[in-house]
Amino acid sequence: MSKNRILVVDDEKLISWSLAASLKKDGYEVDTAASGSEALQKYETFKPELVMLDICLPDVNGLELLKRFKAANEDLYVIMITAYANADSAVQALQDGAEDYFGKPFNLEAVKHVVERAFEKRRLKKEVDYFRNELRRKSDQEKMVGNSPKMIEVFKMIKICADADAKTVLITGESGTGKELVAKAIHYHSARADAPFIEVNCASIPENLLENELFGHEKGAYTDASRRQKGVFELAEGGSVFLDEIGDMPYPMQAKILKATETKRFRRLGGQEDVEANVRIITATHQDLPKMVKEGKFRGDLFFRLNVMNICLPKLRERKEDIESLVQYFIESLNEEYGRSVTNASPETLEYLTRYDWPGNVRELRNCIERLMMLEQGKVLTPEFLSPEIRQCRLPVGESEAGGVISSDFAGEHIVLPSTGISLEELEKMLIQLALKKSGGNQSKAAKFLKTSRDTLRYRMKKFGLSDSGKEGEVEGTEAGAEGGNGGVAMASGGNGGSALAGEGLRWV
Ligand SMILES: Nc1ncnc2c1ncn2[C@@H]1O[C@H](COP(=O)(O)OP(=O)(O)OP(=O)(O)O)[C@@H](O)[C@H]1O
Repeated sequence: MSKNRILVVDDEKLISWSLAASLKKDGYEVDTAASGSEALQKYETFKPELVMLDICLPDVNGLELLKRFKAANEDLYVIMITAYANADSAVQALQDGAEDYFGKPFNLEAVKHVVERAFEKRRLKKEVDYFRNELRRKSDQEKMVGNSPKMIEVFKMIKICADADAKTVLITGESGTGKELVAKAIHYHSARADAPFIEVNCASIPENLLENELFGHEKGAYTDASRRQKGVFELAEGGSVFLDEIGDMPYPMQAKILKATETKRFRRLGGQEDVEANVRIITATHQDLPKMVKEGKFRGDLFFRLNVMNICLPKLRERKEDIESLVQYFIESLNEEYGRSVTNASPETLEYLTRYDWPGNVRELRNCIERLMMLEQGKVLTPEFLSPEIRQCRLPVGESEAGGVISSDFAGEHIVLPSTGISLEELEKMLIQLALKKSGGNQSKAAKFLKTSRDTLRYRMKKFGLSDSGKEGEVEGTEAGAEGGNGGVAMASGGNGGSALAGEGLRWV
């Protein structure tokens, strides 16, 4: 835990020494300066949160220095040290933004209270700022776009969780599918909307700090805990705590989260008594929690507790009908952000975008539109600046972009023939693989599709070194995107798009 930093500025060595020693004892990090110029230099390097500033310095008036500090950082707290004869200056200092003052000679105990009060005020200000930002965020909440049946199901579940005031909700789905958006939607559409929504990313907080972040601590809980501090479970009182990446929650902490969800109580670090937790706990992960439970990496009891209400977000490639409205939504919101006036994406661009499979889901689509808007000078987004992976995904019958010849549809897949030519054997092998893929590995169906017998198919599979099961993943040397061993035949499954393809070769797109 980092300590609060205080810079003591006084040319009387004994005073700065005794103040520094006493403050260090109270758990602060302290540095000293004996002149105005040294104070300015230490301000840059030491970056104090509070400055104790003598009014009478050898090279500059403390009041002047106060103005410079406040001009540089209006959030900096300054406590003036004055001689009793200098009461007018103290009043002036308060008017110029000093937080407080004390006179010489001083009582160290009284100084300690002045400093504690200043830091407490600072902490409260932070809390107020936090809530203010939260309100602002709430008012310009992002919209969730989607008309596909899968998204309509998601919207229904959001409403059910919000209306029923579900106490735990688990949101699952690949990265970039909108899990955070769903968590906010549940909160802001529920009766808890006026209370805080606080997000904690379990993967980004070091294990030893997570408990403190979530549950806070009591004064003296550890060496630097100079006062009681609330954690997010207390700060979110009446609202929602969103634990993102819950799959990365350290195993020992999982037991404490389980207790908080079951008993609605938790204990601050170093605390003797439980504190009541009136919060909804929304969790999200892109990981396979049931698998993690089986592997002993995630507590089964916690999983079942969190999974009472589960919202599973569909991959964007499973709801391509939403792409057009998402594109239009991003164009409009990015127009506002960048002061642009793009009207739409051209039909050709939309066709590319719809064919691509978006492994990074909606986040990747948003980034793609942002990139196009940066590069495109006109009012319509053309395919010119699309990335090569996306451009590979829409190949009209005729010439391919790499100069290869493209056949027409084969069972819903396009086949790209290399411009350098292709042997009949390679073509035959590829058609067998494609038929097996289409039939889900069922050899009888694949044989029927190829209008041949099952025995002939099996004979040819053997000849081409294809495995007996015929399942795509087991087919020798035909991993999606891999170069085939014979004659540079490159293939990618139509299912996950041609994004893995590189170079020219025979391929499906
Ligand atoms: N249905 C949607 N409508 C509009 N924007 C969306 C939608 N879904 C996701 N987004 C946008 O996509 C981006 C990623 O969304 P979000 O952060 O919610 O995804 P996530 O699933 O939480 O990702 P991660 O698992 O990586 O944290 C955000 O910019 C979000 O606004």
